[in-house]
Amino acid sequence: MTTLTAPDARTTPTRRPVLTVRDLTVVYDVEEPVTAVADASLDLGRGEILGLAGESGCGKTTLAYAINRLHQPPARIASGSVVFHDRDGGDVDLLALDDEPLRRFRWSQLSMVFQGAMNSLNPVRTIGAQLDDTLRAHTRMPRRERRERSAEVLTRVGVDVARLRSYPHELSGGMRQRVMIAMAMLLEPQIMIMDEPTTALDVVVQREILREIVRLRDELDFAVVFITHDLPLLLEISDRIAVMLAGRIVELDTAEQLHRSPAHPYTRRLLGSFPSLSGDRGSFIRDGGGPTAHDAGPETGTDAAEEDRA
Ligand SMILES: Nc1ncnc2c1ncn2[C@@H]1O[C@H](COP(=O)(O)OP(=O)(O)OP(=O)(O)O)[C@@H](O)[C@H]1O
Repeated sequence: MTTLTAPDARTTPTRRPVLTVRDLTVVYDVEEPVTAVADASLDLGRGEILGLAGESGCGKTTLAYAINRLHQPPARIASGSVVFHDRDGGDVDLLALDDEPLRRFRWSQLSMVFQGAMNSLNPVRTIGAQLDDTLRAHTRMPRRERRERSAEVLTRVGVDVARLRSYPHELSGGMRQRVMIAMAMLLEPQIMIMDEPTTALDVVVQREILREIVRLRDELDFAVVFITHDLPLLLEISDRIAVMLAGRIVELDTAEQLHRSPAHPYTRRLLGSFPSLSGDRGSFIRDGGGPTAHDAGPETGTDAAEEDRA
């Protein structure tokens, strides 16, 4: 677990960043242009979980898409820069990448779990075939290695390898979402952007999956941008949190500091709108919620706990 207590840890990550976003502005070129993201700047530390909070329509999704250049017209990046800092030492200017290198970059270095992603699995192909498609498209792994890798990521997210032969409709919502997370992890990216990855799931399944994301991050050291309007949840899992209001990042601080003494009036309002935050900051996910913590672990050969309830 990362503890961020140094004063300078508030606005900058404690480790060398893996991603730097500077003054990013994204405009929807419609009749009355909408500036959905205005001058957004942030550094994402290697292995850090950065929460992105804010009410619906504040620009979270637009920012996430623009970082990965997945935005579509009428959205347009009007200004700013997005630079990826490879673990090998090189820097990649993402806004300058041509289509082919950009395609290779996505998934392999930066992957996304979209809002409602679990519904985007192909209904007529097995989970194994879909994992294999991604590996075939991005690597030269021989067939046996691809099969091993697919089995490995599935196990990591707590889904039984037997599910490689299942079709999406044979899986519970929680399992399908785990499969999407496995897909995002498949090529060992250095960054994963997760946009409301668990919102559609019931609270218990949601907590189990979140706990798993934190555990996987601890094990594999990828960085996460975690987007949700659910601030209590972010306080539990994030190292730092950026709060967005009307396209701007109005506050960026450690989760502890943001909870203890929020600087921006909007952050205070946001915190105040969740009665559950009047008590101590939750520790359910990081600490595993006490004696039942092991419940969420991916036990070899068994699906995660939720399958039993599905
Ligand atoms: N295609 C579009 N054309 C015009 N404006 C758009 C378009 N898509 C989004 N917007 C506007 O951009 C702003 C930011 O939207 P965005 O979806 O990024 O917010 P969000 O914080 O992710 O919201 P949510 O939590 O509901 O997904 C909003 O004002 C929205 O109305």
